[in-house]
Amino acid sequence: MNYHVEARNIVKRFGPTVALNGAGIAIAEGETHALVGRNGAGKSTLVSILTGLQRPDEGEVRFAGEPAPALADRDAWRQRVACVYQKSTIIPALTVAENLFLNRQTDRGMIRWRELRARARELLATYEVDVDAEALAGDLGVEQRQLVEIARALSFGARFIILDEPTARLDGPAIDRLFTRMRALREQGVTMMYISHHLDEVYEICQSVTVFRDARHIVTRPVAGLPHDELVSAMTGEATLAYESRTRTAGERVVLAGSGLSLAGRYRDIDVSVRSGEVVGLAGSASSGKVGLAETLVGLRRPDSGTVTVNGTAVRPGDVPAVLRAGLGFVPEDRHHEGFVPLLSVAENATIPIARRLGRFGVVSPARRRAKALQLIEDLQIKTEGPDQPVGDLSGGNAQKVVFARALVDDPSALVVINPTAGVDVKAKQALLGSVEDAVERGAGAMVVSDELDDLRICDRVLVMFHGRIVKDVPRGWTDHELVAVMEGIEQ
Ligand SMILES: Nc1ncnc2c1ncn2[C@@H]1O[C@H](COP(=O)(O)OP(=O)(O)OP(=O)(O)O)[C@@H](O)[C@H]1O
Repeated sequence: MNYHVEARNIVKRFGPTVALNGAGIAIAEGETHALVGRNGAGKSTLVSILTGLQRPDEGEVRFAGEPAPALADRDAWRQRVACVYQKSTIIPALTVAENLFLNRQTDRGMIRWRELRARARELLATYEVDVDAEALAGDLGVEQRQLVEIARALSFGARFIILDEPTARLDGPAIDRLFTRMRALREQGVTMMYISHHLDEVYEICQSVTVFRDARHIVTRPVAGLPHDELVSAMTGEATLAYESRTRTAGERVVLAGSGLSLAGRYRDIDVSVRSGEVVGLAGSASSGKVGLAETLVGLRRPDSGTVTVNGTAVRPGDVPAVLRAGLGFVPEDRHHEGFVPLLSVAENATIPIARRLGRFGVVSPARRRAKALQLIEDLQIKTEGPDQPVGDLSGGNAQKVVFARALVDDPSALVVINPTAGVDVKAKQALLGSVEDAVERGAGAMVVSDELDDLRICDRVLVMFHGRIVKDVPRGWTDHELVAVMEGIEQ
C-alpha cells in the first residue's frame, strides 16, 4: 500500500518521560484518519514530529514514500504538511492578508501592499472563505480563524493537513460547517489527520482510526464496523461504562446569584440563582451570551448593571479576588490565558487559592502544598511526573485537569465551570464530572456552562440562552433534540 504519510517506530523522550515509545501511524492518500487516545498518550508529540517541529530520538517520517526534509528546511515542511492547532498561530494584531502571506510578502525587500491584499482576496475566494482580507485577525471568531489557517496551509501547496482538536471551541452549527468543508477537501484529494476526544466525530468524518495508549500504537482500523466499546477499550485498556449521573435534592440556601445583570452586546436583564446541592446548566449557541454571563458571575467581566452575590456576600462586580474570597471556584473558558501559569508546578498551580489558608502569614508550607496536590493528582487522574513538574510540560488535557483541581481545592461553596471537559479524554471526563457532583454532595452549588450535551446531563436543570436572554429553564429528563431545538431558537 502507498501511504501518503508514514511515521515508523518513533521514540521521543522528554527527560524521564517517554512520550512516544516505538509508536507510528500510516495514512493512506486522500483519507481522513483519526488519531485518538487518552490525555498524555502522545498525540501532540506525534503532531510536532509530523510537522517537523521536533526531531524524534528514533524512527523515521516519510511523505509520499520520500524521507522527510531536514528540520531546518521550513519551506519544504510547509509544502508537505500543515496543522490547524486548537490554539491559534494567527497573529491578532495583523490583518488577515498579512497573516496569509506572513514571511513571504516581500518582493526583493519591498512589500507591495496592494498586490498582497489582492492575492489574499484571491486566495480566500479560491478556498471559499468568506472573510474580509483587511479585517484584523484578532477580530475573527474561532471558526473564521480556523478557515483562514486552512486556506493558508493549502496555499503553501500542502496536501496533508492535521486538525488538532478543531471542534473544541466550536458550537454545533460551526462544527457542521467545518465537516462540510473537510468533506469537500477530501473530495479534492487532501489527506487529513484528525485528533479529537469526541468519538462520535471520528465516526462521522473519518475513514480510519489509530489508537495510542501510554506512548504506544495499539491498533489501526477502518472506522466502519468498529464498535464504539471496542474503540473506548483500546484507548483505556479496559471496559468503560457510560457515566451515570446522580440524582439529589437541592437545598434552600442560594450560593450564587445574579440579579438584573446586563452587558451591552452580550446579555440583558438576567436573573439567575444556584442553590446549595444543585447543579444548574447554562447552554446556548456561541452568540447566546452564556460565556459572557458566566464570566460576569466569576468576576472576569464587569456588567453594565446588576449585582452578583456569592454565598450571601454581595461582591464587587468585575473583581475576581473578591469573588474567590467569598467562596467561589471556577474553571475559565480559556485555560491558556486565565487557567494556569505554565512555568509554575502542578502543586503551585493547583493550590493558588489556598495559598492564604495552608500556612500562616501567607506562607504555604511546601509539605502541605505537596500533600494536597498529590491528593488532587490522584482524584483527577492527572498524568504527571509529580507535583513539581511545570504545568507547561503537561499534555493539554492534563493541564485542564490542573485548572479543575485549582477550582476545587478550597472546597468552594459555589462552582462555575466553563466548558470543563474541553480537550479531556472519555474517562477523565467522567472523573471531572464526578468531582463536580462530589462537590455538590458536600453542599456546594454548581453552574456548568457548556457546549457539550454530555456535560449538561449531570444538571438538575438547564437554563438555555438565546440572543442574550434566558429563554427557558429545562428540567432534567430532556432529549438531545429538545435541548438543541431550544438552543437554536427553533422551539421555546
Ligand atoms: N516539553 C515537554 N516536556 C516534558 N514532558 C512533555 C513535554 N511535551 C510532552 N510531554 C509529556 O509527554 C507525554 C505525551 O504528551 P502529549 O502532549 O503528546 O499527549 P496527548 O496525547 O497530546 O494528550 P492530550 O489529549 O491531553 O492533548 C505527556 O506525559 C507529557 O507530559
